Amino acid sequence: MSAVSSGPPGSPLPILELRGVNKSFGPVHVLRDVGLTVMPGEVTALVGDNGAGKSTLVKCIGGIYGTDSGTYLFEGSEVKVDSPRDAAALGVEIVYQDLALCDNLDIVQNMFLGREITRRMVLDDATMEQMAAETLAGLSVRTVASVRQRVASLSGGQRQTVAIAKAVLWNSKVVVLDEPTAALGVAQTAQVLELVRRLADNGLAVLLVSHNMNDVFAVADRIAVLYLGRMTAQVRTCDVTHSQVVELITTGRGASLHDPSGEPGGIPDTPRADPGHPDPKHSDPPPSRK
Ligand SMILES: Nc1ncnc2c1ncn2[C@@H]1O[C@H](COP(=O)(O)OP(=O)(O)OP(=O)(O)O)[C@@H](O)[C@H]1O
Repeated sequence: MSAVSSGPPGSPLPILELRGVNKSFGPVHVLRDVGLTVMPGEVTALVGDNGAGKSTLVKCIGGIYGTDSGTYLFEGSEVKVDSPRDAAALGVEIVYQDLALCDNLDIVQNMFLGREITRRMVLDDATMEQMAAETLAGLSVRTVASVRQRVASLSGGQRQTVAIAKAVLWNSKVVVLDEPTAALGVAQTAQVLELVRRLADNGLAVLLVSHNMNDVFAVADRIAVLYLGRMTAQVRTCDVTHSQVVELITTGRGASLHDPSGEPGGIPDTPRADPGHPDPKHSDPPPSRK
């Protein structure tokens, strides 16, 4: 690992940063020079139309796909993430849309699946139960009656909550949520969004993949827009309107936005936290959300 990035004095350092990432599947060039900055204590929404490359980018972050080129920085140092194990070791956890919870197991068993705690070669159920309960309590989750409840008996929102709690159980620093409200009704969506916000308020970095602009504007501090495999904008939520983001998603251009680069109709990626090129956004006071 080599330290290559640091922000201006006093400014928060991005916890995760990608620079110039390319990824192809055979002749299909899916990600093109993608840059992404994820800050601790913030929700960054990753948006883009179908096929824009969001899932591919998430899988590169999670080590499921290797990148063809580009740099992956974690806490300011360049790292190699070649497997999900590498990502987990850094504290990067991904909660996929299909959740991968086992219906026939209870909440504790699901939260520790594959990472069970043992004591003298025997499962340490009491410790796991306590840790599961403490994690849920730490996230102020009160919707689950008992951690010994089978996951099959949980609602969609409760399942999502368990999957998120499972992700944060392991001292994770970055949690990537892939469409966490896609299958939920109004009340459960509100509960999950509250939990997403709480994660960030507890200091975690959250990358929220979403098609739902209401969700994005409800919880995100920043919005990163992918268009046909390119990161066309990374903006603060308080600096854009709903329709400007829709315009960026559908055309890749933000003609109605102020463009500091002077280029017509586009917004440059968020500048890197580089001593030579301090990011003015990073020295701003904490963003106020809408
Ligand atoms: N394993 C693969 N092999 C070949 N092409 C792929 C593969 N995975 C993704 N692609 C292509 O990469 C592009 C981006 O796909 P990706 O699933 O990352 O987009 P997305 O933004 O997540 O879309 P959606 O919102 O519909 O899930 C698509 O054109 C897709 O067909």
